[in-house]
Amino acid sequence: MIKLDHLEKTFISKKGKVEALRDVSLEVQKGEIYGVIGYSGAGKSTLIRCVNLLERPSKGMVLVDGTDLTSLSSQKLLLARRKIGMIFQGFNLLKTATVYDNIAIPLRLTGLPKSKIDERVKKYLSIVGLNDKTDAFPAQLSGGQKQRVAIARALSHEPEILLSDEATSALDPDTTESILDLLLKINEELGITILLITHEMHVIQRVCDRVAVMENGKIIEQGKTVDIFTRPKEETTQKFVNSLFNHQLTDEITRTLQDSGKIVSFKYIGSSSNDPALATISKKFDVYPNILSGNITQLKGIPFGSLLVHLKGSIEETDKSIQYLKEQGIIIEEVPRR
Ligand SMILES: Nc1ncnc2c1ncn2[C@@H]1O[C@H](COP(=O)(O)OP(=O)(O)OP(=O)(O)O)[C@@H](O)[C@H]1O
Repeated sequence: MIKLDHLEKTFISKKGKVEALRDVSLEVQKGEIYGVIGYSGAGKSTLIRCVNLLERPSKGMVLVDGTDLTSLSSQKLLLARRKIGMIFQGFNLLKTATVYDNIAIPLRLTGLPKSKIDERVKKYLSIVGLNDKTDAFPAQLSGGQKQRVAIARALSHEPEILLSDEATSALDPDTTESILDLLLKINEELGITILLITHEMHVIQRVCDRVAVMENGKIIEQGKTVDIFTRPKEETTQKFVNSLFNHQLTDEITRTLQDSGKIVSFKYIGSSSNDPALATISKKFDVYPNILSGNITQLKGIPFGSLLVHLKGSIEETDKSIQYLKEQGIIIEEVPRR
């Protein structure tokens, strides 16, 4: 549905050249929620703004439904953009217009008849749960309600794709949850494909089917959310995944424990548990597993857990037990010595 093909974007400013996108390729399938995560400055905003050509790439193609948007005339681009809605961190509402008009004004510009506009405004305000706020002004709304109006405005053009530029970053945790639930509903019930950017792993974990991790203008890792979460390869991805779990061991405790064995982290998905595995290795090898901490969260509704375990024993025995667990298909990672 969306294909970014070898995108490059270089900004030339007074301070010099910035390569915001370096050979970025990704594909978003119809009907999925695709997330791009990265730290500040990684290039996420530039990437998402290239999808509707708010930013023109310096090189590469932006294909939406097989059409390269970079090759379209401005008239055709205008039409192609109608398929693509967008929401922003700062909501971008007209302060002097009511909720109704915030949605109706852009529709009037498309030449839609008044009765149709009225129908659409009411329909999409109802979908976002705000039909009692039609006459309110943005200043009278909470952040979450403002984002709902922005979502209704984007949906009122009946797009096939919704781009979300850090849509929950300015919201408190509870409101973030409710907006993420709304994105899931829009995706499931209206079949809208969603591409979102975020710096919060929690957002990816809650709603995304697939994810790309960005660093320094490049995609360093991409795949199904479940694969990236359970077997992150790159250091930055590992940091993002670990940010979901609050395994806090001081360096001193870590060193003390590592003097008498190894510390490993287990990841598990679904209803499986690692308890039998720990019992097995304590029988099979001369090691004594001791659970230091455990955390469980959800990956798009599926339980996803992590356990931090001290394997007390000699280097040889702990190595053998780790190898054995890997052979059993258990996702296990050794915490490096500190
Ligand atoms: N218009 C611009 N002119 C010059 N440099 C820019 C411009 N827009 C972005 N950049 C630079 O491109 C790089 C990527 O910026 P971008 O905003 O895409 O990153 P980001 O991952 O979205 O970060 P953030 O979350 O902080 O917005 C940064 O180094 C930024 O300073």
